[in-house]
Amino acid sequence: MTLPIFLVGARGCGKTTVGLALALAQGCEFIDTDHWLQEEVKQSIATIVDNEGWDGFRAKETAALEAVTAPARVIATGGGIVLSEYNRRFMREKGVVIYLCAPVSVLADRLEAFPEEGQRPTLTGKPISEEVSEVLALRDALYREAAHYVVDAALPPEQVVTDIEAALQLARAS
Ligand SMILES: Nc1ncnc2c1ncn2[C@@H]1O[C@H](COP(=O)(O)OP(=O)(O)O)[C@@H](O)[C@H]1O
Ligand SMILES: O=C(O)C1=C[C@@H](OP(=O)(O)O)[C@@H](O)[C@H](O)C1
Ligand SMILES: [Mg+2]
Repeated sequence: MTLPIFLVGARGCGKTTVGLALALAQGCEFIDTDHWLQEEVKQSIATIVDNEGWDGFRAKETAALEAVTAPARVIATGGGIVLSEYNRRFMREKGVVIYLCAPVSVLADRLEAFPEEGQRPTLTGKPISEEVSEVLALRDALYREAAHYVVDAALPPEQVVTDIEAALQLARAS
Protein backbone atom coordinates (compact mmCIF):
# COMPACT_ATOMS: atom_id res chain seq x y z
CA MET A 1 0.00 0.00 0.00
CA THR A 2 1.38 3.46 -0.90
CA LEU A 3 1.74 5.90 1.98
CA PRO A 4 0.02 9.29 1.67
CA ILE A 5 2.30 12.05 0.36
CA PHE A 6 1.98 15.42 2.10
CA LEU A 7 3.21 18.59 0.39
CA VAL A 8 4.12 21.43 2.76
CA GLY A 9 5.56 24.90 2.19
CA ALA A 10 4.79 28.58 2.07
CA ARG A 11 1.89 30.20 0.23
CA GLY A 12 2.71 30.21 -3.47
CA CYS A 13 5.38 27.46 -3.39
CA GLY A 14 3.14 25.33 -5.64
CA LYS A 15 1.64 22.71 -3.30
CA THR A 16 -1.71 22.75 -5.12
CA THR A 17 -0.28 23.02 -8.66
CA VAL A 18 2.53 20.49 -8.23
CA GLY A 19 0.36 18.19 -6.09
CA LEU A 20 -2.16 17.75 -8.87
CA ALA A 21 0.57 17.02 -11.45
CA LEU A 22 2.30 14.61 -9.06
CA ALA A 23 -0.94 12.71 -8.41
CA LEU A 24 -1.52 12.35 -12.15
CA ALA A 25 2.04 11.11 -12.65
CA GLN A 26 1.76 8.62 -9.78
CA GLY A 27 -1.78 7.46 -10.57
CA CYS A 28 -2.87 8.61 -7.09
CA GLU A 29 -5.86 10.58 -5.89
CA PHE A 30 -5.28 14.30 -5.29
CA ILE A 31 -6.74 16.18 -2.32
CA ASP A 32 -6.09 19.77 -1.26
CA THR A 33 -6.96 20.40 2.40
CA ASP A 34 -8.05 24.00 1.69
CA HIS A 35 -10.30 23.02 -1.23
CA TRP A 36 -11.72 20.09 0.71
CA LEU A 37 -12.49 22.28 3.73
CA GLN A 38 -14.05 25.13 1.71
CA GLU A 39 -16.28 22.61 -0.06
CA GLU A 40 -17.20 20.92 3.24
CA VAL A 41 -18.30 24.12 5.01
CA LYS A 42 -19.40 25.95 1.83
CA GLN A 43 -17.39 29.01 2.85
CA SER A 44 -14.17 30.58 1.65
CA ILE A 45 -11.18 30.70 3.99
CA ALA A 46 -11.58 34.49 4.12
CA THR A 47 -15.15 34.05 5.41
CA ILE A 48 -14.14 31.41 7.98
CA VAL A 49 -11.41 33.74 9.26
CA ASP A 50 -13.83 36.72 9.35
CA ASN A 51 -16.35 34.71 11.37
CA GLU A 52 -14.14 32.57 13.60
CA GLY A 53 -10.66 34.11 13.49
CA TRP A 54 -7.47 32.26 12.54
CA ASP A 55 -7.82 29.91 15.53
CA GLY A 56 -11.20 28.76 14.19
CA PHE A 57 -9.69 28.12 10.76
CA ARG A 58 -6.71 26.26 12.24
CA ALA A 59 -8.99 23.89 14.17
CA LYS A 60 -10.95 23.11 11.00
CA GLU A 61 -7.70 22.68 9.07
CA THR A 62 -6.49 19.98 11.50
CA ALA A 63 -9.84 18.18 11.23
CA ALA A 64 -9.57 18.37 7.42
CA LEU A 65 -6.04 16.95 7.51
CA GLU A 66 -7.20 13.99 9.58
CA ALA A 67 -10.27 13.43 7.40
CA VAL A 68 -8.42 13.37 4.06
CA THR A 69 -5.42 11.29 5.09
CA ALA A 70 -5.53 7.91 3.35
CA PRO A 71 -3.14 5.67 1.38
CA ALA A 72 -2.42 6.37 -2.29
CA ARG A 73 -3.24 10.06 -1.99
CA VAL A 74 -1.23 13.17 -2.71
CA ILE A 75 -2.33 15.75 -0.14
CA ALA A 76 -1.58 19.44 -0.73
CA THR A 77 -1.76 21.25 2.61
CA GLY A 78 -2.16 24.94 3.44
CA GLY A 79 0.94 26.99 4.20
CA GLY A 80 0.15 27.25 7.91
CA ILE A 81 -0.52 23.56 8.59
CA VAL A 82 2.92 23.16 10.19
CA LEU A 83 2.16 25.73 12.91
CA SER A 84 0.61 22.91 14.93
CA GLU A 85 3.02 20.42 16.44
CA TYR A 86 0.22 17.85 16.31
CA ASN A 87 -0.09 18.33 12.52
CA ARG A 88 3.68 18.11 11.99
CA ARG A 89 3.91 14.83 13.89
CA PHE A 90 0.71 13.46 12.32
CA MET A 91 2.04 13.97 8.77
CA ARG A 92 5.51 12.59 9.53
CA GLU A 93 4.08 9.48 11.15
CA LYS A 94 1.35 8.77 8.61
CA GLY A 95 3.16 9.44 5.35
CA VAL A 96 6.00 10.97 3.38
CA VAL A 97 6.32 14.74 3.82
CA ILE A 98 7.89 16.92 1.11
CA TYR A 99 8.85 20.57 1.67
CA LEU A 100 8.51 22.66 -1.49
CA CYS A 101 11.12 25.28 -0.72
CA ALA A 102 11.36 28.57 -2.65
CA PRO A 103 12.89 31.98 -1.93
CA VAL A 104 10.85 35.00 -0.86
CA SER A 105 11.23 36.74 -4.25
CA VAL A 106 9.75 33.77 -6.14
CA LEU A 107 6.88 33.35 -3.68
CA ALA A 108 6.05 37.06 -3.66
CA ASP A 109 6.07 37.27 -7.49
CA ARG A 110 3.65 34.35 -7.75
CA LEU A 111 1.34 35.69 -5.04
CA GLU A 112 1.32 39.17 -6.56
CA ALA A 113 0.34 37.65 -9.94
CA PHE A 114 -2.30 35.29 -8.45
CA PRO A 115 -3.39 36.60 -5.02
CA GLU A 116 -6.58 34.44 -4.70
CA GLU A 117 -7.81 36.61 -1.82
CA GLY A 118 -10.69 34.31 -0.84
CA GLN A 119 -8.23 31.53 -0.15
CA ARG A 120 -5.40 33.68 1.17
CA PRO A 121 -6.63 36.45 3.45
CA THR A 122 -3.78 38.56 4.81
CA LEU A 123 -1.84 37.03 7.72
CA THR A 124 -0.15 40.23 8.91
CA GLY A 125 -1.90 43.17 7.19
CA LYS A 126 1.43 44.00 5.52
CA PRO A 127 2.25 44.21 1.78
CA ILE A 128 2.80 40.80 0.12
CA SER A 129 6.58 40.87 -0.12
CA GLU A 130 7.00 41.96 3.51
CA GLU A 131 4.45 39.39 4.69
CA VAL A 132 6.07 36.52 2.77
CA SER A 133 9.49 37.38 4.18
CA GLU A 134 8.25 37.69 7.77
CA VAL A 135 6.12 34.54 7.67
CA LEU A 136 8.77 32.39 5.97
CA ALA A 137 11.35 33.43 8.58
CA LEU A 138 9.01 32.09 11.27
CA ARG A 139 7.98 28.92 9.45
CA ASP A 140 10.99 27.65 7.47
CA ALA A 141 12.27 25.65 10.47
CA LEU A 142 8.81 24.13 10.98
CA TYR A 143 8.60 23.00 7.34
CA ARG A 144 12.05 21.42 7.71
CA GLU A 145 11.07 19.75 10.98
CA ALA A 146 7.97 18.22 9.40
CA ALA A 147 9.59 17.15 6.12
CA HIS A 148 11.35 13.95 5.15
CA TYR A 149 12.60 15.59 1.93
CA VAL A 150 13.15 19.15 0.68
CA VAL A 151 12.85 20.03 -3.02
CA ASP A 152 13.57 23.23 -4.95
CA ALA A 153 10.13 24.65 -5.76
CA ALA A 154 11.47 27.58 -7.80
CA LEU A 155 11.96 25.19 -10.74
CA PRO A 156 9.23 24.60 -13.34
CA PRO A 157 6.38 22.36 -12.10
CA GLU A 158 7.40 19.35 -14.24
CA GLN A 159 10.91 19.45 -12.77
CA VAL A 160 9.55 19.72 -9.22
CA VAL A 161 7.41 16.62 -9.90
CA THR A 162 10.46 14.72 -11.20
CA ASP A 163 12.49 15.70 -8.13
CA ILE A 164 9.71 14.59 -5.77
CA GLU A 165 9.46 11.28 -7.61
CA ALA A 166 13.21 10.77 -7.10
CA ALA A 167 12.76 11.45 -3.38
CA LEU A 168 9.87 8.99 -3.23
CA GLN A 169 12.04 6.30 -4.88
CA LEU A 170 14.57 6.83 -2.10
CA ALA A 171 11.82 6.62 0.51
CA ARG A 172 10.47 3.38 -0.95
CA ALA A 173 13.94 1.84 -1.21
CA SER A 174 14.79 2.57 2.44
N1 LIG B 1 6.86 25.58 -10.04
C1 LIG B 1 6.14 26.65 -10.44
N2 LIG B 1 6.60 27.45 -11.41
C2 LIG B 1 5.89 28.54 -11.80
N3 LIG B 1 4.68 28.91 -11.28
C3 LIG B 1 4.17 28.12 -10.32
C4 LIG B 1 4.86 26.95 -9.85
N4 LIG B 1 4.12 26.39 -8.88
C5 LIG B 1 3.02 27.15 -8.75
N5 LIG B 1 3.04 28.19 -9.61
C6 LIG B 1 2.03 29.25 -9.73
O1 LIG B 1 2.02 29.97 -8.49
C7 LIG B 1 0.70 30.23 -8.05
C8 LIG B 1 0.51 29.62 -6.65
O2 LIG B 1 0.58 28.20 -6.79
P1 LIG B 1 -0.22 27.25 -5.82
O3 LIG B 1 -0.07 25.88 -6.37
O4 LIG B 1 -1.60 27.74 -5.58
O5 LIG B 1 0.63 27.39 -4.47
P2 LIG B 1 0.29 26.95 -2.99
O6 LIG B 1 -0.80 25.91 -3.06
O7 LIG B 1 1.58 26.39 -2.47
O8 LIG B 1 -0.11 28.21 -2.28
C9 LIG B 1 -0.23 29.64 -9.11
O9 LIG B 1 -0.67 30.67 -9.94
C10 LIG B 1 0.63 28.66 -9.88
O10 LIG B 1 0.28 28.58 -11.24
O1 LIG C 1 0.04 30.28 4.97
C1 LIG C 1 -1.08 30.21 5.55
O2 LIG C 1 -1.22 30.39 6.77
C2 LIG C 1 -2.27 29.86 4.72
C3 LIG C 1 -2.09 29.38 3.44
C4 LIG C 1 -3.20 29.09 2.52
O3 LIG C 1 -2.91 27.97 1.68
P1 LIG C 1 -1.81 28.00 0.49
O4 LIG C 1 -0.47 27.78 1.15
O5 LIG C 1 -2.19 26.85 -0.40
O6 LIG C 1 -1.90 29.31 -0.18
C5 LIG C 1 -4.49 28.79 3.31
O7 LIG C 1 -4.39 27.55 3.95
C6 LIG C 1 -4.75 29.87 4.34
O8 LIG C 1 -4.98 31.09 3.69
C7 LIG C 1 -3.61 30.00 5.34
MG1 LIG D 1 -2.68 25.70 -2.14
